[in-house]
Amino acid sequence: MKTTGGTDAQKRRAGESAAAAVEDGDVVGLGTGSTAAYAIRAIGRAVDSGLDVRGVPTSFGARALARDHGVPIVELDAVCGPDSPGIDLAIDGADQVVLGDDSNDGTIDGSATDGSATGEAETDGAGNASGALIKGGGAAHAREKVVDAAADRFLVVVDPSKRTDALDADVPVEVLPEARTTAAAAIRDAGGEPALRRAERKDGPVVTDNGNLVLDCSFGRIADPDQLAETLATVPGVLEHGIFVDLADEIHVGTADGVTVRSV
Ligand SMILES: O=C(CO)[C@H](O)[C@H](O)COP(=O)(O)O
Repeated sequence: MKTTGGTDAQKRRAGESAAAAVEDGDVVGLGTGSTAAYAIRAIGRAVDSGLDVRGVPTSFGARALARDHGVPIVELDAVCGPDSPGIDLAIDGADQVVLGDDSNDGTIDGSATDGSATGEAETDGAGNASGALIKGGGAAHAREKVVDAAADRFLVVVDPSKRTDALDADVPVEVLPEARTTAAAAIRDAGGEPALRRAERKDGPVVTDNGNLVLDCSFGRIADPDQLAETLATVPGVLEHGIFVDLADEIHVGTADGVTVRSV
């Protein structure tokens, strides 16, 4: 169900722009997906050059990539308990992000991605607060939400194809295997059309890192993401859904010739 139409260069610019915000001594949430992967690789290069960071991975894939690129890994428990440092910032991708038009975006050229140019937050006419996201194209949204929400700052990295005025992509919902039928019925009652996510190189369904299944749920245009997020969270057997509201702090959009950064 991936909805990406961006180029690798756009993803790289977005990922590297957010990675440039990482400072010495930081604990960093390491997101999942092809755009966040560019940030992880850039952090790995910075570690090679002497940067002292520790990464909290959001998935099996992010953990493996961080290890391959020399980013020291730390468990969430070790940094988020009492008297622990916490997560300074998380960098993660998205399948859709509400951003409205780009008239308030700060622009950074491709060579100077220091994350310093930021625009103002906006709300579109339909009540969609800027920065609302759909995540979970990689079925990692449950751990992603835990890590991204725990961070002091959450930087979203996307290519322009992810921008929208209103969320309308399928919403991934992770469900306990035993609850797939009852949860699907409750989602239909809430106006959605759920489809069990099928594996591409294995018979049967996608199984998440947590051993659960994913229902990709079509709701059409989502007029009120907060309300739908609350509704989905109350369905028995739902572990987590892919609507992220009031979590993002900055959106880094890699473009053809640079990066735009929006504070939300
Ligand atoms: O939410 C995610 C994984 O669960 C990803 O961040 C999202 O699917 C974007 O991935 P990509 O950068 O490859 O388009």
